[in-house]
Amino acid sequence: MAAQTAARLVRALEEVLGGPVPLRVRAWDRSEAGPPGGPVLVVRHRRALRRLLWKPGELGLVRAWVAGELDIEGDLYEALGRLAGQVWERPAAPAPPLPRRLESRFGLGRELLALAGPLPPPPPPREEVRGRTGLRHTLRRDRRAVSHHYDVGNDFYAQVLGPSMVYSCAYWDGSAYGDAYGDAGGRPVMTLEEAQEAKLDLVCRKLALEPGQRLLDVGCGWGSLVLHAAREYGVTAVGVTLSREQAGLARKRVAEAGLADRIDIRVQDYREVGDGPYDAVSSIGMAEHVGAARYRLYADRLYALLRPGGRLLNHQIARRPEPDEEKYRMDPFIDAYVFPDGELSPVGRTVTLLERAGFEVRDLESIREHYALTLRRWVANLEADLPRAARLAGPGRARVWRLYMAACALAFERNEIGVNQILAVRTPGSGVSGLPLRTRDWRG
Ligand SMILES: C[S@@+](CC[C@H](N)C(=O)[O-])C[C@H]1O[C@@H](n2cnc3c(N)ncnc32)[C@H](O)[C@@H]1O
Repeated sequence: MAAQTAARLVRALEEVLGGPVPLRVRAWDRSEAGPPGGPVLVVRHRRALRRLLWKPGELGLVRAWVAGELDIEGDLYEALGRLAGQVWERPAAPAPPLPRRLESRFGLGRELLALAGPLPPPPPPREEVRGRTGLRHTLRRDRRAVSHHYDVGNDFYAQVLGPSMVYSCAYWDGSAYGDAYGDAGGRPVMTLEEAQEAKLDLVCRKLALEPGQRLLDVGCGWGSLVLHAAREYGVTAVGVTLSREQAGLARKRVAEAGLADRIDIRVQDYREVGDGPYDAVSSIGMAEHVGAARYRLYADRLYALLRPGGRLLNHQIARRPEPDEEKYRMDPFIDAYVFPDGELSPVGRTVTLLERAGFEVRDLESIREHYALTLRRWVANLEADLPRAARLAGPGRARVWRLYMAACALAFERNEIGVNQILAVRTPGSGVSGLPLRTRDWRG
């Protein structure tokens, strides 16, 4: 009888997912079926099946994962890699509103319904962002969307990001690449903190910061870049974030560093900054929140905030171009649970809009592999003490963050998404950009 549950479960999942289940499956009664070896998909509760019936495909799986009804035992990356071929890369299954209609119209879910038993349909877990209709990227709505992601507890982020408190792609040394998780054959392996410091310094070098200059960091997070720039390059800096929790900790770090007279941290939207001109503007991991429809406005604002000859360093995740060029929204899981209203554009579009705003785009560095390495470190930090992360941010959120960061690591590794640093200048009418003839000034 027990063996039958898992075998029926595999059949049922195949019915709804529309293909073979690429993992071994363990049912709630501990029976197992499916391909042996490798990671195991653990179905802890039959309620997971109801979730799949209501939302076939990715979102249904994720809802069950968030609720703790689904789990992976073994290598999460391998499991996600195998599932990607089966679930994520297939067009979404049709999702009529009621399971009964699903069954009669498409003949799907019969086995799943029988296995799920007479349970009421489960509500989506609390962590999902719901009820978001209306105009995207208004000041108010962006504030709420940012708060959903960033105001979840500084201690939680400290566990994930480590002491550097930088929440964007780090910059790894070649010796760490491919060997980043173990002993690199006797060579020193960079720590996450070193790689983050290398990134902060790279940004400062690209901006050619000098003592006494004014730097604006839009989306300053917990203040790590403005701290580095003020300490190492002697600038005066303004950092703006929409997250109150970030601003609170950033101000504390600034005070502890004795830099309160040179760094101003504000809870302010980039659209509300009105005290230009600045010598340099950095935007690191922030433009993903701007929205495709507002990107032109974003580029115009940053241009207007710079003095002639001032530089912008825009560090941003990009998606690959698609036939439907208007498809900017992130995948449904990320949109519903992680970055509400986050949007990704192809890098070519970003460059075009920066140019339209008047910028001269001078350098573009793709650092895709660096983000995969960074994300794997964050996942490892989270996994090092999952119970603590669950206590700090709530179990659902800890599970969401683990899944999203692991899935993004794979997406960067597979070249499904990229990340680029774009250096642009507000070149004056004279044409004197102030850039060096060669890029070795910052390449090192
Ligand atoms: C992924 S974090 C990156 C933080 C930081 N630059 C770093 O690298 O650690 C994105 C940041 O953008 C900020 N942000 C998002 N939308 C914003 C907006 N409209 N105006 C100002 N800041 C915004 C968030 O508050 C957050 O600080």
